[in-house]
Amino acid sequence: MSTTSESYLVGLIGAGITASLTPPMHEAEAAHHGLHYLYRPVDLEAIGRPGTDVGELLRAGRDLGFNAFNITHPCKQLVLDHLHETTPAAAALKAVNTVLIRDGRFIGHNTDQTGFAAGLAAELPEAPKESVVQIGTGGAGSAVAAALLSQGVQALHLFDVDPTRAAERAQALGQMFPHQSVAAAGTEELPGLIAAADGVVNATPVGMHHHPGTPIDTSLLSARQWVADVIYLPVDTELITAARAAGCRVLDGGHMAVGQAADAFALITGMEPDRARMRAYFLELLHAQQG
Ligand SMILES: NC(=O)c1ccc[n+]([C@@H]2O[C@H](COP(=O)([O-])OP(=O)(O)OC[C@H]3O[C@@H](n4cnc5c(N)ncnc54)[C@H](O)[C@@H]3O)[C@@H](O)[C@H]2O)c1
Ligand SMILES: O=C(O)[C@]1(O)C[C@@H](O)[C@@H](O)[C@H](O)C1
Repeated sequence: MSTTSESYLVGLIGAGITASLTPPMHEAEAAHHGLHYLYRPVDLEAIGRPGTDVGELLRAGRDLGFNAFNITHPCKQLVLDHLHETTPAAAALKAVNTVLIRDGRFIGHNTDQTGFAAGLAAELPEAPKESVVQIGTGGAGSAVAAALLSQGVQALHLFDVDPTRAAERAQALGQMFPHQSVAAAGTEELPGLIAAADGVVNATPVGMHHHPGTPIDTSLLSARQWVADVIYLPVDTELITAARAAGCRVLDGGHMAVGQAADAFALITGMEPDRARMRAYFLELLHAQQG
């Protein structure tokens, strides 16, 4: 038997997440720290609940002794109405993926943003950041854009097939980071911006196993640039492979996946995880999942 101060009970609330690699990543890291730690997916599809039930599920989890939840699609915005406290960064992004339960109160964080930022800082520490082009400004893209600006990108150009979304994101991020430049890019100017950029980031689903291809013309890339992707199914997307072939430094999407998990683990336990060990285990899990 253990009490809430001696063990950890954590969940992931979202739709279609039964096969998520985040629960095993947390549990394996916790085992290395000698912690009693259980992490369960709470799959809305499997239990037939809508995303709007996220508050009810959080309160039930609190009453049953959970220490924390990760929150994912479609609840990252819906959960905001149920929190007692939200970090300024998550509040500005209007998206929460980690809820700590402390003294019965719900405290919201966004480790998608900090996780991508941590990966960028660790893997591409010297990467120039005067000008970056990011493709895709949806859920992941919002967190990634904020991470890029928090890491010192001076001019961020956002492109999306939905130009209204890119323009709204650019305006919101411009308010969050008033000393840097954030602008939506049009289709015609995109090739020139990509060729001139220090870094190019993909935050669209283009490149996933079921959505092959690249979101940009990769012949525009040159060896002086760095390229990041958020996709990790597969880890080596066509974009990452082409960028490597062009001599670019790369940051694959596995770094964001591990970064968000590592930052959530640190918040939940107060212990610093071994990020290299988590990444190695994540890659092992991915390979096993893909047969
Ligand atoms: N590594 C991680 O931890 C992590 C976390 C979350 C999501 N993801 C990945 O990020 C990707 C995006 O997920 P999301 O939740 O942001 O999706 P989303 O649907 O919220 O956003 C995707 C955005 O990309 C835009 N888009 C699609 N195709 C485009 C194209 N060819 N050119 C320009 N814009 C295009 C869409 O209009 C949309 O705005 C997915 O592949 C997902 O698996 C990775
Ligand atoms: O790995 C997943 O399934 C996640 O749902 C991915 C991403 O949405 C994170 O923010 C969640 O914490 C975990």
